Amino acid sequence: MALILASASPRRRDFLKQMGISFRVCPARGEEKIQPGWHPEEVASHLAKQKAWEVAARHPKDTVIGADTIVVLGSEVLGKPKDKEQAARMLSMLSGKTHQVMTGVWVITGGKGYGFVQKTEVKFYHLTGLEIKRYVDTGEPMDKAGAYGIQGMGMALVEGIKGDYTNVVGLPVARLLRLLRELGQL
Ligand SMILES: Cc1cn([C@H]2C[C@H](O)[C@@H](COP(=O)(O)OP(=O)(O)OP(=O)(O)O)O2)c(=O)[nH]c1=O
Repeated sequence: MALILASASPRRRDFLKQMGISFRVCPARGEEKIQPGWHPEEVASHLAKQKAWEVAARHPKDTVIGADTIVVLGSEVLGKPKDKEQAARMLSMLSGKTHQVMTGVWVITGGKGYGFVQKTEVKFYHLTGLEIKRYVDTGEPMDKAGAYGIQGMGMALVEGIKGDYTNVVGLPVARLLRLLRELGQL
């Protein structure tokens, strides 16, 4: 019986390592699917669930953790940008406003799934066009929901946050650990 992180995200891996947890990494391979009309919370939860079940099907005896992070502005869901233009567009949408970062977490153990969605509010400073261009040119936004990384140079865009910081980076560590403990997996 092992703990498996069903994610290719180096940030999620680093957080679990920092907590001294022994685990293996086995990223989900499939393309995640979203249904039109889903509420943002459902998007985060369903995507985490899809990743976790995909890996759990290959490792039925293990405990599998899946996660998915989205940025939500009003009712709009921002995932990872496809190119630099889309990254710049996302950042100009977020400029001067408060958005929510939602991470869905799904844990599968003994053939059953347990999950939650953690939300953190993030307020951005007003960004100039030049600031956005320079940031996009660093390449940092490309593999991140909402086109920024609060843990990297993106920290300079953020005026403040309300809630769990680790949730913004992609894994709400404290709540996940509590769930794993409740399930007797830690
Ligand atoms: C908002 C924000 C997101 N992110 C990252 C966290 C996630 O890795 C990524 C969102 O993409 P996800 O689809 O949640 O995860 P992933 O594609 O990196 O990994 P996998 O699907 O294999 O689990 O955005 C940051 O690193 N910093 C931030 O400030």
